[in-house]
Amino acid sequence: MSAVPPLEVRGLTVRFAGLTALDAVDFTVRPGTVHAVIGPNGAGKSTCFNVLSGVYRATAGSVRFGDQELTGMRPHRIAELGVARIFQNLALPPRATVADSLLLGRHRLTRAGFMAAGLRLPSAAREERRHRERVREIAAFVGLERQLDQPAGTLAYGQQKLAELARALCMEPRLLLLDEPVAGMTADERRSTAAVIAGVRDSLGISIVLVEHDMGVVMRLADAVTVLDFGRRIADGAPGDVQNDPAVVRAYLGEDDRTGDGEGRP
Ligand SMILES: Nc1ncnc2c1ncn2[C@@H]1O[C@H](COP(=O)(O)OP(=O)(O)OP(=O)(O)O)[C@@H](O)[C@H]1O
Repeated sequence: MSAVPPLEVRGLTVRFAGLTALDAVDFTVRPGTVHAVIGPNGAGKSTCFNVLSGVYRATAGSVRFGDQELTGMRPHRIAELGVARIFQNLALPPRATVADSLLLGRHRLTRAGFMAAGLRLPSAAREERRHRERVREIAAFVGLERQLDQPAGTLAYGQQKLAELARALCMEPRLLLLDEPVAGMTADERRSTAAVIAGVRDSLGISIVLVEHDMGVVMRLADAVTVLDFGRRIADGAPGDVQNDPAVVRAYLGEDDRTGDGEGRP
């Protein structure tokens, strides 16, 4: 697939029955960078994520990936353009082996298709071998080569999340959408997952949109950060600048009143 184009979000607005979840939001994800979208609870992060992957319709505005307009496209069309998404909750079939789940991730790229494979045509066998090799490479890249033959459900939580990342990489995406990839992980798992995500950017050149509450991970990993609050963009820039922006500090301090736990404070 062709080079990674920028993702350009312009004037993105989403309204739900009187509530404006996103209000004319702009940002650009530069090719091969990690772009974090952060903000206090209810800021509109998940809504933004769901529009980018085609789950929600935008009320107004545009999302362009190169020369393609994504708003209005169905999720599978967006996936076909090389936009892979990882869900917040575990989504791998627990009884299938990691290898089989990753192979399914390559379905979009399979020419022979399952019919030819079912008929045991030699071309299909060759193609399957090629895909299995690539699956092994990707598993090694995320550090799961030794777990390939295990049922996904038997892996530790952090490894299951890595297997999902690997499955998304099996689509050979150009843009990866990660929804809270380190939520629920131990400190060790967070560190190693962040390292794998950095590796995806650095070695594969894939652009990454990261919605994440863990500010340590955001600050270490992101090349650029867009901060939302009540659906509006209140800051956008390099992590260090955004962290010290008075509007951002105010928004996160206000979160103490909203949730009482101050989760996600930078
Ligand atoms: N499907 C929906 N229908 C109605 N309102 C919604 C829907 N999805 C989100 N909202 C509302 O839109 C606003 C933004 O929510 P969103 O989930 O995008 O925020 P968030 O930043 O992801 O929050 P959190 O960090 O708590 O996950 C909230 O007020 C939420 O209640």
